[in-house]
Amino acid sequence: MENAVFKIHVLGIIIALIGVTYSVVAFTQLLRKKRKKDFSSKNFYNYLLGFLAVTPLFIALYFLPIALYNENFWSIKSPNYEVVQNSVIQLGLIITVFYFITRTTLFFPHVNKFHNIISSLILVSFIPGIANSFIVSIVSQFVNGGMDVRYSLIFFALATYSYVVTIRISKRKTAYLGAEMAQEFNMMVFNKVFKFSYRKFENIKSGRIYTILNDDIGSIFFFSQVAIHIFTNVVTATLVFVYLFSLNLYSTLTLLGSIGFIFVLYSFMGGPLTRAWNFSRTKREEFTNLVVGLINGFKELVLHQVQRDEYGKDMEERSSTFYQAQLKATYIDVNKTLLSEISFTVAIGISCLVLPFILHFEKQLITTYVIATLFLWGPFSNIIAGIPRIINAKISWKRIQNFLGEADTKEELYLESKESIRVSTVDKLQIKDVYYNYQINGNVDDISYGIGPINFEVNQGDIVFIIGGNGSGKTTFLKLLTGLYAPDSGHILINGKKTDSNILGEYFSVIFSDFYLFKKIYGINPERLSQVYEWLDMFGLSNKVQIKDGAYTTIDLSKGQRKRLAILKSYLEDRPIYFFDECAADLDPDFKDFFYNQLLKKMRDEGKLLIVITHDDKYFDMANKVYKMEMGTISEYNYSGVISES
Ligand SMILES: Nc1ncnc2c1ncn2[C@@H]1O[C@H](COP(=O)(O)OP(=O)(O)OP(=O)(O)O)[C@@H](O)[C@H]1O
Repeated sequence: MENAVFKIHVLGIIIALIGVTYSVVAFTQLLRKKRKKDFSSKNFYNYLLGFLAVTPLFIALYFLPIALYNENFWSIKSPNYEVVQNSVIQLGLIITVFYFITRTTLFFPHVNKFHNIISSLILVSFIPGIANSFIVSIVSQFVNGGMDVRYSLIFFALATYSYVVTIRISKRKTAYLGAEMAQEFNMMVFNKVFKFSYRKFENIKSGRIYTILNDDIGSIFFFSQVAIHIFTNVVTATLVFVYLFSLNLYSTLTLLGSIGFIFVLYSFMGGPLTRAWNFSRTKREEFTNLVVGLINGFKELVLHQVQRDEYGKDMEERSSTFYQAQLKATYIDVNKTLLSEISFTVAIGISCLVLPFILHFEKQLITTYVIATLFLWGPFSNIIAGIPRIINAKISWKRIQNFLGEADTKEELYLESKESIRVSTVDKLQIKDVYYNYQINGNVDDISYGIGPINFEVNQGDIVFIIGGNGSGKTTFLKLLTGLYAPDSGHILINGKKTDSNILGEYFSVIFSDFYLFKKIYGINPERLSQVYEWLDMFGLSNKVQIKDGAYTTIDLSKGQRKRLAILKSYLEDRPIYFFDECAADLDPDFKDFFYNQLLKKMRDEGKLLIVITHDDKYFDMANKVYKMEMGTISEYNYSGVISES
């Protein structure tokens, strides 16, 4: 009985210490305003409901001494019994206080939602492990005739109930945590991508972004689902070991040593596995790049058998390389699992058969030992099965962090402007001595192409046309002017003030030659929305497209119709400077005429600055100036044939 009292006291002290530490930490956080108050009825409900999860513990505390000592345990008045009775009551009180104190933090949630979920998850997740190990000891006690069948059944039912209730809570919490984390990562990736400089974005293969969003974030979400399983099993295994130690020191040490040995072997094999999975993820990126090509270039590919065959061959090759890499990783994983299974069987054999034989254990002890170690098999193989998931999640985590960290240098960030800029008028746009070079791999010696020096000026109410041959630098100029590229040297001035590239875009409404039409209409001036139907009519689209809930009813239109919609959208954006890149190219003659003779003139009269890349020499007359780009330089172009250098 003394031994039991000692164990109860140790348990009580451990629970009290955890409770006190938790309370002190929580109270300090409250003082530091890291926790807020939330006395909502939902919290009161959860507060009381949670008690259902610990109720079996009190019932077990009541019945356990009855089962172990005497049917009349609680009514026996003897000093020996009273000391145990008091210890059990004290333990019950400690558990009650522990529960109420730790649960009270429900009304003072941490400002960081992850903190709340993780801390409550850790507390709850201990219970399934405890319940599991309790089941082991009940079964072995019963098998050895140490416990009455009635009490064995009561404890079995209580432990199973606790297990089911708490594992359900843990799994729901973990699922919630996984979903929140995946959502958080998604947003982090999107936010970082939006901060990339356009140049950086151009250099990132789309396959990489897809793989990060689908595979890596997916694998973190998936890992969170198995994490709880691993944690519960670690708790179960630890408690079963404590139980085994109480049975026999040497045998348990042998078992523990063998498991330690397996983990050392495992960690040696972890390196090749990590490399194999990393490699397979890179191959997956390459394959995804081809899938992106298939989606974007489908019409080109599908046209000719030879193209389909060649592309199909490439896809087959990449797909096969990816799955071969995946297979290699799986083979290493199979070896690892096999190794652990064999080692575990051998370890069980040694500690359950060989050592008891040498040390002459009693048969009863061997039976208990075998039951307990066999029970360990489940948690152990669950932990082993979970390790690859941990490695996978670790790789994904690193890849996501690498991706997020990549844009962390000041030059590469597409900085967010502090306030949303909506300038209605710009008097003058100037470009002074601007140079820009495309650099391959960031190596200045590898300059592939550069433009500059560029000197250029547009005033309010001007219409400026830019012409130039293929590859002369018109689009590069457009990207510099609108801030997509930052100049290597020189300045861009708005109303005479030097303006940073990262906010230049706010002044512009641009239609790129390879524009993308979004179905939802983003970022338009709400004041102009009232005119939209009138404009749809004017653009000859009112019988095709409507606007519903801030989106076009359809964008499945002809190229010219989509271009018209893009022009309309750009007009509705109502920015002070407009840049149209070969915008009229797909328009029919009537609408082209409307575009140049009515729309551009109307915008000019509204005080806009208009820059148009065009080859429609028929309309050159209406421009205040025509510029020509040649070999990366720009000069005013006299379309009667005379060129004056800028
Ligand atoms: N992303 C890029 N990376 C490296 N070099 C580029 C890149 N884009 C363009 N260039 C280089 O810049 C030159 C000018 O290209 P740009 O797209 O500005 O020409 P453009 O006048 O718009 O031609 P086009 O009328 O054919 O569209 C090209 O010849 C090419 O060598």
